[in-house]
Amino acid sequence: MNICNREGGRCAEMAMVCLTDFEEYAKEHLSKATWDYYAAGADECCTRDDNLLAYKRIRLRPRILRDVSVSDTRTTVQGTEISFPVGIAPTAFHCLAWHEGEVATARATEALNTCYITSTYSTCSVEEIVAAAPNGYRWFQLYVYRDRKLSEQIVHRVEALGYKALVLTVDVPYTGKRRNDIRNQFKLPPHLKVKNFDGVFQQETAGPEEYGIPANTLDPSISWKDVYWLQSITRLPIIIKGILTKEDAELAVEHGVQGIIVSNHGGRQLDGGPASIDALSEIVDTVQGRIEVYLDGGIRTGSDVLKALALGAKCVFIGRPAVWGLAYKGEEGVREVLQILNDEFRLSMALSGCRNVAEINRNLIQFSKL
Ligand SMILES: Cc1cc2nc3c(=O)[nH]c(=O)nc-3n(C[C@H](O)[C@H](O)[C@H](O)COP(=O)(O)O)c2cc1C
Ligand SMILES: CCCCCCC(=O)C(=O)O
Repeated sequence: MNICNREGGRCAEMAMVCLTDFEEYAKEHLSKATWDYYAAGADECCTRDDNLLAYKRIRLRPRILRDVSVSDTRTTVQGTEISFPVGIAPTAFHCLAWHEGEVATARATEALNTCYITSTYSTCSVEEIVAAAPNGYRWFQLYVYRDRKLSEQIVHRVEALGYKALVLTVDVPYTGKRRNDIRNQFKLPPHLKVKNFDGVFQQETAGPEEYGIPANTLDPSISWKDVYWLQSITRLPIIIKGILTKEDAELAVEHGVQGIIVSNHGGRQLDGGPASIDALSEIVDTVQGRIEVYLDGGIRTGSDVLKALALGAKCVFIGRPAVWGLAYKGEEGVREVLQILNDEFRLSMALSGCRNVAEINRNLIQFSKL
């Protein structure tokens, strides 16, 4: 029954059962340009789409009769307890989806007691985010700017505000080619700003722009020596986001960082790279527990979370589903998205015989015989 009296559409009164319900709602209610920006993958979107398909290729080996009357989804990241192993990946421009933007996201993650990685390209400032959810557990996602002082200033700001780690994104020397964004000439509308650099970016707008913000501000010459530079200006743990190979995982460990996020940026950068879940095992095998390994890309169900943990991720992060939640009902929508994933994860754990996250391991995965 369509209780909203709409022809085949999804509206705010309908029960949201799974994350794709939120996707459908967001697609119907956001402007085309905003939807296209959030949904975008690079070029032919092969990697974006494979991020989801790859989970469907993985089969589980459930164990039975293990008394799963109580299941505990808690875990730790960087020594801090969170209620379940799903956090929010950094995504830009939350005010496009909901008027309160990142403030709503921060409140939702505080309420659910999980980790929120705030994007450099937030449309609320880090000060507004912390004021809105003072007890939230947060990491800050950093890009390295040609003008290192810009990066340095934001690092010192987030450190003073109580952010607990820096997530250095390393897969954007240049922005990937997202065809619909080009067709739509997508740009941040004038009433929204990259608030963390309010005033600073405005002075630079004489030159070319990308998404309505000055182009060429990110430094494509960034290299491993910049990890040492970052370590020299902060005491926060550093987590590198965007690693997809064992070689780079080994270099990350050798450079003394505290974590890795296996990620292909939601398939928005290099098209033709591996699905992040397919890249996970070689990285976990190389790292051998020396630092924590996380993953993002294509997580849409609780069993996706279970598979990623079974293959060695300590925690996973969701990108697009969080903005779909925002588009649905702001803070409440993001809470619902997280709660659904938590419930599905708990159920998948129990149905595969795991009572807590420590019991999730590679024996749960069925490796096909070649
Ligand atoms: C709309 C959008 C904006 C993004 N903005 C950022 C960003 O500002 N910084 C960053 O490191 N990654 C960014 N990402 C990549 C996400 O952090 C993450 O890697 C990806 O979304 C995970 O895939 P999923 O959307 O399938 O969960 C963005 C992704 C999307 C979809
Ligand atoms: C000028 C670079 C804008 C990047 C915007 C955020 C991002 O990473 C994305 O994938 O979109």
